[in-house]
Amino acid sequence: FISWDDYFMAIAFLSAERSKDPNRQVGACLVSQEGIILGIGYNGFPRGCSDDKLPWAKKSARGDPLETKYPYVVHAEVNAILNTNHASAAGQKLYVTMFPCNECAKIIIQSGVSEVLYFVEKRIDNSDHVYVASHNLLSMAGVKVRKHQPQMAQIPINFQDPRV
Ligand SMILES: O=c1[nH]c(=O)n([C@H]2C[C@H](O)[C@@H](COP(=O)(O)O)O2)cc1CO
Ligand SMILES: [Zn+2]
Repeated sequence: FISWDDYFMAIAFLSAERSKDPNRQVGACLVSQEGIILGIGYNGFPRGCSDDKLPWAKKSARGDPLETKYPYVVHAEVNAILNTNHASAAGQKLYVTMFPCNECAKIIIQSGVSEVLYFVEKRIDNSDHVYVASHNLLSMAGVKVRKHQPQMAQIPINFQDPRV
């Protein structure tokens, strides 16, 4: 059977697959102290803001930031947190496929999340300060940060041959 940590991280992974970002799919799963899933999210444009009208590009040939995804996309962590009613903030854990950025760290802290479990850390040259700031904030606020150590290398889901 699947461990709780692998289970919630797998849900974050599955959720990431819903993202339409061609370059990076991020998923998050918010879990209560009691182990109840409170919210799931992935990176995408805000509700009602169509993928047909907004760009998924990382860069604009004309150097126009409005032709890139960055000013428009909602991060997976924020979607997972906003999907809950914040009923019992104490002891919440956030499972994320990628270490959260500084903007997400602020929201994670302010919403009362106690622990962040991440799968990979993205540290790319010029965005380094974003993740250093994020580590600083989470550490100052006393939010536990843990790199997920999977117990299973893969969790296949096979619709063809369900073991029921
Ligand atoms: O914390 C995060 N959470 C999150 O959902 N994202 C999303 C936003 C973008 O769609 C994508 C980042 O794209 P890229 O790696 O191409 O710059 O990941 C990005 C971060 C930044 O680390
Ligand atoms: Zn973020």
